[in-house]
Amino acid sequence: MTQTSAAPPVVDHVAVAAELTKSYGQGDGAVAALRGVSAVFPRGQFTAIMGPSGSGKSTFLHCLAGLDTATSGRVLIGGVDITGLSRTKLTKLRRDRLGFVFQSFNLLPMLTAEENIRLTGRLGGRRADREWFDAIVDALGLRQRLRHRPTELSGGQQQRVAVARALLTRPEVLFADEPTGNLDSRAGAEVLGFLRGAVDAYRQTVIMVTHDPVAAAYADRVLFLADGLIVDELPAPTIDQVHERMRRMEG
Ligand SMILES: Nc1ncnc2c1ncn2[C@@H]1O[C@H](COP(=O)(O)OP(=O)(O)OP(=O)(O)O)[C@@H](O)[C@H]1O
Repeated sequence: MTQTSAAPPVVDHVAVAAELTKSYGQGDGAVAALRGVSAVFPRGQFTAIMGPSGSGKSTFLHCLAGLDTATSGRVLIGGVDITGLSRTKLTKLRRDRLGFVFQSFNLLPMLTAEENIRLTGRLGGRRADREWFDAIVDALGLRQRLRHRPTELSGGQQQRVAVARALLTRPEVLFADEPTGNLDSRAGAEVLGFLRGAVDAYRQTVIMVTHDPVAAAYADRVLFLADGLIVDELPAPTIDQVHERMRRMEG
């Protein structure tokens, strides 16, 4: 029997934000950092979040990643509504299903690069698969650095260790908050090139906050926040297009 009507394509949204609001403080001093943000993040897509300083980028990322709680609205990660989860369940979900890379690397200084990379897997009680570890370490050019401690590594190498640590558990979403903010342009390009490669090769989903149009141009799309709202979206961004949108928003 031939099939006459094609099934509608299934769009797999690994993260969803619905009408998120976030206020800090109360009364006259309250700050509305998010004022009703909705967005969907398809699996295997690299999204950059940009906007002027104070527009709510970090707050949005932190609420999406379960690092901060929204005042109202919902966040779904892999179909799970994380806004209703207990603190313990949220911690477990973050550890098992999400990866994080921050501007400041956040490596433990007493541990070697290899111990830092394996840290999340070990804390989670599972043995990370050796082949995956080797693939990540080689792709990030860290093979010769595994026995070094963070102080013996350059900023770019430290961030690559942080990226390896974040990817070792094969997270459903890798969240990155200004991952190249402390790196020179060459080290930044290496980290961004690797993230791009992970999206292309493994369908890794990446959500990254950045100030840098060069970094944003590695993404599949850019979401622009202004004053706690998404005000624009740019698919297949080029550096010039991102510059232009930012100039318009800031000007
Ligand atoms: N813990 C907090 N307490 C009070 N206000 C906060 C807090 N965190 C953020 N804010 C405020 O919420 C708004 C959004 O901040 P957020 O850090 O999300 O913006 P951002 O776009 O990431 O800024 P930047 O680009 O400067 O890092 C700002 O007005 C900020 O001052």
